[in-house]
Amino acid sequence: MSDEPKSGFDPNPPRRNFYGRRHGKTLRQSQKGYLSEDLGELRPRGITVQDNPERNRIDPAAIFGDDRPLWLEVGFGGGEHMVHMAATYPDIGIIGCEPFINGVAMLLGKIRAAGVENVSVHPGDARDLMDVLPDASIERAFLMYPDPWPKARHHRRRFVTPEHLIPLARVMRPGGIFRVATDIPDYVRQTLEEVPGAGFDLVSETPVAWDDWISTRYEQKALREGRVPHYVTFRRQG
Ligand SMILES: C[S@@+](CC[C@H](N)C(=O)[O-])C[C@H]1O[C@@H](n2cnc3c(N)ncnc32)[C@H](O)[C@@H]1O
Repeated sequence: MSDEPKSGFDPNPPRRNFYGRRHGKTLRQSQKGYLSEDLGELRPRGITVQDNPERNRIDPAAIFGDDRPLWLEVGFGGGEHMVHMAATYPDIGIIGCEPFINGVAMLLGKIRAAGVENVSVHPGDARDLMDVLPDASIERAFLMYPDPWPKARHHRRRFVTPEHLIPLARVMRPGGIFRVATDIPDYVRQTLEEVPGAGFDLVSETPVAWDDWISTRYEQKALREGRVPHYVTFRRQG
């Protein structure tokens, strides 16, 4: 495993069964610039399969160069929540995963604009990142407006399934907090059914947002279309 970050964006990341989008509309020139210039610096070291084909566990302290608490955001979309959290809590480090490269480009622009330095990016599937994180290395995790997969036959693609939740429980520290926001009642149902089975206790499920919440692009869309947000908080057992 190399301990040097790779520069540039890998256009052909290794594939697991990922059903979402990896590319959207054409990137603007400035977004391409962020990807090639910024991503190598922001990516956690040694997390790609190219760098780490055996999926050896990485040293979390190497990500930000110290032993600060690490938070994880799965599917950060355009990155507004992640940059907001990084700016609100400058003493933590937050790692975001997002396979949708246009979202990664949006995030990099926001990081530049906000000047935050405590963000790291895995431009891919959360499962690949969790594979290489050591046990109990993450203090907080965020799943904000995950892909809803509304058809019943696609519910097994949702993030709140054992395929994702068991690795998440492994990498989370006992007592760590896992937040889920969604506007889909059936997603709330599945979250309340599945997450406790992976080793989390329910703390709260409410339509009232967390005190440090910033509304995301998907939440704004949901509100415009008349759907009601649900904010669900769990605590990792142990
Ligand atoms: C509905 S969007 C929400 C984006 C953002 N959190 C928001 O609230 O605006 C869900 C995002 O999760 C990402 N995603 C889906 N599966 C993922 C996975 N396995 N790992 C990381 N991100 C994932 C998708 O690419 C998509 O950008």
